[in-house]
Amino acid sequence: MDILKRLFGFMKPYRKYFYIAALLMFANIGLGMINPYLQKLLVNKVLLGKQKGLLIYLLMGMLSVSIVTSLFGYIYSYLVEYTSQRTIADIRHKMLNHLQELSFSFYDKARTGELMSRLTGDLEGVRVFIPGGFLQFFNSATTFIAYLIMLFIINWKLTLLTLILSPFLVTLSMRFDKKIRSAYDELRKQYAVLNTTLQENITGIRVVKAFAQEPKEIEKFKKENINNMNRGIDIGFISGKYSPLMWFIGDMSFVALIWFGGYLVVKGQISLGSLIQFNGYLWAMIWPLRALPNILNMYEQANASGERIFNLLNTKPQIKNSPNPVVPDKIKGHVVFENVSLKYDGEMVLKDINIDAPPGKKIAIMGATGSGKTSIINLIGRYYDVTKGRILIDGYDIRDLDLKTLRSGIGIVMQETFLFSDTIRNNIAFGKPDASMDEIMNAAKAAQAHDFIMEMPDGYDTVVGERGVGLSGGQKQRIAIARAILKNPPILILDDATASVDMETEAEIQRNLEELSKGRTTFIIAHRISSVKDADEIIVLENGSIVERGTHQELIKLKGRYYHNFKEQFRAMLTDEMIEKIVKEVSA
Ligand SMILES: Nc1ncnc2c1ncn2[C@@H]1O[C@H](COP(=O)(O)OP(=O)(O)OP(=O)(O)O)[C@@H](O)[C@H]1O
Repeated sequence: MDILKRLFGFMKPYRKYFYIAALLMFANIGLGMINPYLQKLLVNKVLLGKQKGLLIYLLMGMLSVSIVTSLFGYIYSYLVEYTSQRTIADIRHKMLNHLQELSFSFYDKARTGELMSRLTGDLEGVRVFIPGGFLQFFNSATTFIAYLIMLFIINWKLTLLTLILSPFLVTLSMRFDKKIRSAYDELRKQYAVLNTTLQENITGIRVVKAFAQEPKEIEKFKKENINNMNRGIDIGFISGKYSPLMWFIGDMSFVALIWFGGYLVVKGQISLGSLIQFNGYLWAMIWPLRALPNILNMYEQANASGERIFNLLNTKPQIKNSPNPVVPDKIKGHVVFENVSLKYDGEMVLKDINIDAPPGKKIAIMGATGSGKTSIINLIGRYYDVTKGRILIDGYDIRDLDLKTLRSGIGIVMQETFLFSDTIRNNIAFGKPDASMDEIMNAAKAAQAHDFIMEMPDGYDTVVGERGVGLSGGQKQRIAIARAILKNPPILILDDATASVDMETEAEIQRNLEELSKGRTTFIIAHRISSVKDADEIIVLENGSIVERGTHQELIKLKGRYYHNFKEQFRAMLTDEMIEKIVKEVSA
């Protein structure tokens, strides 16, 4: 009930349409009583009483009732659909807004397919009930009660007899409800699994093909598809078992009606016209009982789907804006790490990190895979919050800074480049949608992307496929660099940003970045010595701790891990003597 209440909360702005629809619905219940009454008059007065003159009036009356009922029905359907579509659009909007707010840690664990099924299947489950199924329930209940009263008025004995089986109908409905509820829950769960399998298969199709694992993937999908099919069949089976039984009980009422009703007419206790009227009302009254399982289905679906939707909406973002955030006029970019530690799922991945990076300083971070490089830079934009210590920007603890201001001061090129299926121009201008074409081109030039973009069929208007398919890894990276540069941020972060570009292009980008990083705080994660050697400070990480730090010269002199790395990288080109000579020169 609580879930329904919350779902109806979303319908509030469209309440008036809902009320009009409800009014029309009740009006149609009332109108529905007229025609059986007119049929009674037709039989009693025209057919048996030979009052032929009445015929035309009765027919006109029936026709008018039918026209008005149809018109009301049309408006009712329109209003119900309008209300439900608007309500669902609002919920969908809220869900997407919420998804935008959720932190990286949520997406670390979330499964895309499952999230997609929240925004599609579950919303559909809610749509059919809000308010359509809900009104249908009241329609059925009111119709049942109103027509029952009418039946009692016509003949109470006939009513009792024809409805003698209805308690069975209700018991059956309740049993059906219990079974179908869990069956629907299973189906929804399985649908989410199927969605995830499908989504992972499509996203990972290149890996699948590269490893020739298509049969395994087909088998995996087949298994989930069959599971899904079986859950659907379960529902069909349950409905198939109960529905005919319910129909049978309904039909028995008519057998009773013909038998006892006929007897009463022959005995002269009721008129033939009244029997016809009774029959009309009984038909109208039985359908709500028969429709009950379907309405219960809709209710169960909406309830289960609503629960999952609210579970998502109730997930709290781990990173939240401070209640009274500091909004500085401008971020200058002085980044300070003070004894920072970070834990992911109970495991300490950064330990006691101290960094001082004033504007204009270039900090390079090196270290083996998994040593914590990305984790360090993820903390600067508060994608995760520190477990211990603090990070200051321009003297403010970043947890006190307005999140939007903080992030707008950071230009980041992530390890995995993501491009949207949009034009190259819009991909570059992603962080600054109002950028002029000149600005976009200058950023692309600085990122060494301009030339290859111009060679593409539509230049900057070329639409790149999903995730930038159609571009090489290096081209994608250069577009991502241009995107970060265009933002003109005081803090620039490059996470392995030049890993996929060749040495020559990298050197070119480096030269441009040299120019660009003037006055900016730059963090650069790289594996190549050539990318980091000019940094003001190189930090070498090992298992989450800083084990060496200094300039290129200082670290070469130290002859520690950095030196070792340097030797490894140049071994193919330089002899040991040449390396020793460089060390001597550096140390001199
Ligand atoms: N979202 C996460 N949840 C849990 N553990 C994580 C998460 N991200 C990283 N880790 C773990 O934290 C450690 C540091 O990871 P991080 O990505 O910072 O390393 P890295 O030095 O950037 O590695 P690489 O060079 O491979 O990118 C690793 O042990 C990794 O498994």
